[in-house]
Amino acid sequence: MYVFIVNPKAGKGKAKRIFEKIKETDSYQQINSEYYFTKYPGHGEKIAREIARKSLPETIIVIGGDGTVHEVINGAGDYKNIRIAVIPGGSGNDFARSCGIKGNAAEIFENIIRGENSESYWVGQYTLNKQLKKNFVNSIGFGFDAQIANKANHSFYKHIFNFLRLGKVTYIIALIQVLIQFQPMQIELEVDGRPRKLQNCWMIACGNHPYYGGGMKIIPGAANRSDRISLIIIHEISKWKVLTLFFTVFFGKHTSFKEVEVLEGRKIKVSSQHLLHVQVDGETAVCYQSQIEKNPTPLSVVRQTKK
Ligand SMILES: Nc1ncnc2c1ncn2[C@@H]1O[C@H](COP(=O)(O)OP(=O)(O)OP(=O)(O)O)[C@@H](O)[C@H]1O
Repeated sequence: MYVFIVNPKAGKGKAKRIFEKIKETDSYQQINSEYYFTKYPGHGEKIAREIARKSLPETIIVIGGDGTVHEVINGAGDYKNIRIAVIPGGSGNDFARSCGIKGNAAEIFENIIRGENSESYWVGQYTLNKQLKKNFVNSIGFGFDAQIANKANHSFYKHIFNFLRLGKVTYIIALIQVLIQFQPMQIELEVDGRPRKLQNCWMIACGNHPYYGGGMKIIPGAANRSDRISLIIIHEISKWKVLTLFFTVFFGKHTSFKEVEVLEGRKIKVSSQHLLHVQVDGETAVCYQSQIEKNPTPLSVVRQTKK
């Protein structure tokens, strides 16, 4: 049984258009399936949880962007009877990219229903201020990157650049706006029980895979298939150097800066006396502390096979 969860708003309607095309294929007519359109933010999680609670094994095919994948995995990710498949239909699609899913949507769909290639992925789990554990599919970041995401998400120009397929420009403008007023802060970081006090910290970002903001490789060593979380720390750096550093992120060269540390761990704690901006898969919030680890239940994700 295949269940489609489609976000009609993702990618300015692209996900919906992809699904309409898939519905016209012979393969779609031959499979046993049902579909749902998400009607509001958070609906994807609710639908996925309801499907996962049924006892039958199912494949949930998400058509949308990272926000929709985030919701579906939070609804269904802890259930072993569920396989997740993704057809990228959003503006970022970093999770799909990390799974090697690319190309024509109809071909990706054919690949899913041929279905011989599922792999176990371990997504990250996090708590904010000791609240309920949730999953993240891409990354969780504290400080500078979270403030940039917050600025970009609430900007009027995001819609314009997304429409022009220039989504990265949104982040460049937001970066410059945040850079002007940003103050580095003291953050306490604990990686597998080893505590550190970072005095002039700009950001800490933990990832399941390298990609960020639609394809930037910010955490180069991170891997979905690993049971460890990769993280980068940026600290003790001048504003001018941050600007240079962030332009090198597009080419994955930022890790050669001495102010950038790349670490790995199983249990990560981040805390601060000051309110910390945090981004989880691009959505932003604030917190004083957070704990991060990999979800012990692996997620079965359909991978794309090359012809
Ligand atoms: N019917 C709906 N109306 C408005 N928002 C919705 C609807 N259904 C889902 N959403 C929300 O849309 C958000 C963005 O979706 P998604 O990330 O899949 O697409 P996107 O085009 O990549 O988005 P973004 O431009 O934010 O990166 C999701 O987080 C979800 O909560």
